[in-house]
Amino acid sequence: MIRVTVLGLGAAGLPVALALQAGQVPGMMLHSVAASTIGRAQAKLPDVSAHLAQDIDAMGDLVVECLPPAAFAAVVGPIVQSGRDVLVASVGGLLNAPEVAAYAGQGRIFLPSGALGGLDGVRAIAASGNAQMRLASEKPVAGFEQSAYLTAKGIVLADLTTRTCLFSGPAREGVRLFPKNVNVVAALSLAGIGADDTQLELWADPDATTNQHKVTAIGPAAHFEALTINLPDPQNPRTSALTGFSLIAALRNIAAPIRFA
Ligand SMILES: NC(=O)C1=CN([C@@H]2O[C@H](COP(=O)(O)OP(=O)(O)OC[C@H]3O[C@@H](n4cnc5c(N)ncnc54)[C@H](O)[C@@H]3O)[C@@H](O)[C@H]2O)C=CC1
Ligand SMILES: O=C([O-])CC(=O)C(=O)O
Repeated sequence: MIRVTVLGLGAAGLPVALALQAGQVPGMMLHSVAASTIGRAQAKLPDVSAHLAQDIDAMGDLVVECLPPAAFAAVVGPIVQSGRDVLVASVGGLLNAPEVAAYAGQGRIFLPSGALGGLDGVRAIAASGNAQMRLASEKPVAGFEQSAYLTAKGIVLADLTTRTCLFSGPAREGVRLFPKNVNVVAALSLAGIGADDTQLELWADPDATTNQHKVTAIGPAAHFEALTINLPDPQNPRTSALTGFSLIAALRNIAAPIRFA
């Protein structure tokens, strides 16, 4: 049995821990969890060993990272360095903190598709060479936070009455400016043609009720568009409910003798 630790018990992490606890991932078991405090972890999952996200010795063989993006680099780097494998929800962290990626090889870093469909085709089109890729993402206004960048652009989220483009440009810049919103474009970039060549458009819509992500991938062998229409997580509208399920699917794939690659 692979012993799994889940870090962060919010919209993405809690369903993963519950699925592991319920035996829904063959070959894996829930070893331990970490929330912002031990007490909060125990309140959510009373029967599971709880520790802090810094306590590497208490962790199992494989760690599922579901932390706020700001916690990513300090926590994940040392875990990978310890030789443990990590399945990462905060995929943008790999772009914003490249030193973490440099540890890969000591432990492995697994990336989920998260709130996005179509990465299988993206990888194939990227392999065919000469590809162009872009993502258009749209969320309800409540899915974003006011930031210095938006204020400097004259955008006040609380005042928006029409669908508004918050950002248009290279994925790398979008991930830096919106770390809580576009892990999906980080995943698209890493699966495809890289964060400097992948383009991002980010929209806020006061009338939207879903998080929508449209991938457009164009290559010499194929063109495709993949539209994912996600329901937001009821507790955390920034995050699509699909994210946790994608992590569960990724764990099943990692544990399986026959796996997608
Ligand atoms: N790959 C993808 O497609 C997606 C990735 N994400 C990313 O996944 C990550 C997790 O997202 P959510 O679950 O929605 O966030 P969340 O905010 O719902 O949950 C994070 C949890 O971590 C806890 N936490 C904070 N500091 C901690 C610490 N030091 N140690 C342990 N726990 C701590 C918080 O109390 C909270 O419960 C975020 O980085 C988010 O941006 C979100 C949506 C899609
Ligand atoms: O959950 C979503 O729809 C996308 C998201 O927040 C992210 O990629 O960070």
